[in-house]
Amino acid sequence: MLAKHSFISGLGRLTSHSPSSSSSSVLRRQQFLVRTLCGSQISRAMSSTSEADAESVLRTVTPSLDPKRHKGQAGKIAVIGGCREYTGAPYFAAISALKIGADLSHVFCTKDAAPVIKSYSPELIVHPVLEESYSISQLSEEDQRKVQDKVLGEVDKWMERFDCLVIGPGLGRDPFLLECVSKVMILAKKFNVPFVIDGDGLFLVTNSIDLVHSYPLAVLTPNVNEYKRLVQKVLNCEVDEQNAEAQLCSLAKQIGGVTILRKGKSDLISNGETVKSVSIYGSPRRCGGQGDILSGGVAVFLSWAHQLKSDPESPSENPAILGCIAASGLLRKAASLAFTKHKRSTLTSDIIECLGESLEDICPAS
Ligand SMILES: NC(=O)C1=CN([C@@H]2O[C@H](COP(=O)(O)OP(=O)(O)OC[C@H]3O[C@@H](n4cnc5c(N)ncnc54)[C@H](OP(=O)(O)O)[C@@H]3O)[C@@H](O)[C@H]2O)[C@@H](O)CC1
Ligand SMILES: Nc1ncnc2c1ncn2[C@@H]1O[C@H](COP(=O)(O)OP(=O)(O)OP(=O)(O)O)[C@@H](O)[C@H]1O
Ligand SMILES: [Mg+2]
Repeated sequence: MLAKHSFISGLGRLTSHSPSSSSSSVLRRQQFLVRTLCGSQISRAMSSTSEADAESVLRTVTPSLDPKRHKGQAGKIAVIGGCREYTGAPYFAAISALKIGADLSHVFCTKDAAPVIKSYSPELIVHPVLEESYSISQLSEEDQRKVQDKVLGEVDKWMERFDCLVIGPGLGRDPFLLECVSKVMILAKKFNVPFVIDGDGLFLVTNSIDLVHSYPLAVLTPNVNEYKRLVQKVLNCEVDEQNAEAQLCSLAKQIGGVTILRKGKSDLISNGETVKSVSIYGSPRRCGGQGDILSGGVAVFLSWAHQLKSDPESPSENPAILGCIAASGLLRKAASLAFTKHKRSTLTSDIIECLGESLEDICPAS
């Protein structure tokens, strides 16, 4: 409390002694810090922000290929996403999870999207269960509720088996579908299943923050637009690039300690306690779909990091933070490798093809 008091009164002195001509943006920043952060958070955020050693984290969390392990033990992931417009995003997330090393990857999508996603890959287990408004608009309210219950029932019977969900890639913004997905999130919380919220899942959550508030197993992976919307909604202010780490820390804290991976030139990760950055590798190509690879990767590495917790020599760092660091480091390395091969024509599929080689380079399979 003393530290908080002296920090804030220090800021007060600083602002009152500032010449009136001093930059108003500096003043606004200082006021923002005083308003939105408690002192201990500020000092922790400032002192603990550091570049993570992503390669070392990757080596720590990636399990060895033990012949005694059976199918499923290296991870069962489910992606909730895929609608009429978007079939690429859920595919990218789900196939990336497999390419990184998960054993099983499911996709829960709409009926229209399912045959398309299945045709991309026989490796994925695709459930055509989600419904959009256009397919139920003729039904009575009661029948619409029955449809919703059926959708939930379909997901419910699988839920306990999943190590992590990825909610949102290519989900779309149909209101009926999003209502069903919000119930899926409530179900996941009931079973303590971790989830990664990305894409349109962030659209849903930003408008109903209670869905994730104080759920320690939630990871949000916003891009630049998604982050802006979250900051505006939750902190009631604009994104402050000058105090990016402190603001991210404050945002995570405000949402009850969820983990946030803010994507960008450097990826920034915080759970409201600590802030880490990942800046290694990367590519100048900004083709769509790289965030989807990342969300699938976070799900896998987070699951592996959770498994490590039973090991007495496991790292003390939070599994969600470790998962984010590992996924970010690997995606950025794969993107860099794909770029050396394909230059301007680098596509997300090329990056996915480089995931295995990139991971192998950091932690060889044998
Ligand atoms: N190959 C694929 O299948 C890929 C599919 N992808 C999937 O696309 C979805 C959207 O993700 P994204 O990254 O385009 O979202 P983002 O940067 O917030 O938006 C950019 C601008 O577009 C607008 N906007 C978006 N959706 C809108 C909507 N339904 N209706 C109206 N406006 C909408 C948005 O407007 P705003 O929300 O700011 O009002 C902003 O101005 C998501 O499911 C993602 O997973 C990607 O993963 C890439 C590969
Ligand atoms: N300006 C940048 N410079 C270098 N790397 C970046 C930059 N912006 C994003 N990245 C990398 O690309 C990854 C995906 O971020 P991006 O902002 O493209 O996500 P997204 O918009 O959600 O992608 P998607 O098209 O899949 O929805 C990030 O994790 C980061 O590592
Ligand atoms: Mg995205």
